[in-house]
Amino acid sequence: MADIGWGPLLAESEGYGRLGDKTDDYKPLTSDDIEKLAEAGFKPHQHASHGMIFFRKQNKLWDIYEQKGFAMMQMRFDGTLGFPGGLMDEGETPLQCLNRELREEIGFDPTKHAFSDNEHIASYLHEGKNLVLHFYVKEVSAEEYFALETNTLHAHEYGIETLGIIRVPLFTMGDGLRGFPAFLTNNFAGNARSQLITGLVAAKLFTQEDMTKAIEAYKGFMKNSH
Ligand SMILES: O=c1[nH]cnc2c1ncn2[C@H]1C[C@H](O)[C@@H](COP(=O)(O)OP(=O)(O)O)O1
Repeated sequence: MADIGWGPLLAESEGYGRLGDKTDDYKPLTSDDIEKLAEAGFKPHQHASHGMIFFRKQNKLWDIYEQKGFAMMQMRFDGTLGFPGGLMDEGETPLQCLNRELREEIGFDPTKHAFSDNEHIASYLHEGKNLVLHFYVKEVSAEEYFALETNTLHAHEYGIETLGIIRVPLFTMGDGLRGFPAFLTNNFAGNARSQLITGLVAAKLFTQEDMTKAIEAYKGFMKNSH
């Protein structure tokens, strides 16, 4: 079987991104913290970078529901949802890691539309796992978005680490639950659920108020289903 590169990392990474990870365990880092990490060559932590690609489009789905656009996530090899991205290699910066991982996982061409430092939204530390997660958000045009989606089928990791790209439903149906709030009830890798929420508000696809409503609907559903 071909060496797909992550074998040696597996033992080291054991315990990362498991189902049941608590989002609250990921503490946001300040820009000073990140600067200090960079000065120390990003040691002694393990790092990973993930990116949300989206396009903005206000329209009415089926002439009924206000749709805000599309955001890209993926079904991962481990059955959880996450953003394209992955673990940082020795000598890389978080941004270099992101652009490399996106090429491997979704066939993204960094010479055409690489992520930049301006698109960094937040970084989080999970102390127990000695893991720092860096998160970026990039707006593209509708044409670029659809071309990227088509490309994913030809990416190196398609069918291995990435089992398919999905569009996050950015609308809420009449019952206040189906659509985006119901999407939040899925299982997410690491802190991808809170990254999604943060990213959509940072991109101004959701107002704080709309997002609060969606989170309340999601939490209400989770409470009633137990
Ligand atoms: O989208 C994500 N957001 C936050 N954390 C994530 C996301 N996807 C995975 N993870 C976590 C899970 C692991 O703790 C690390 C690295 O995972 P992964 O992307 O699988 O790394 P490799 O592709 O194996 O390099 O991040």
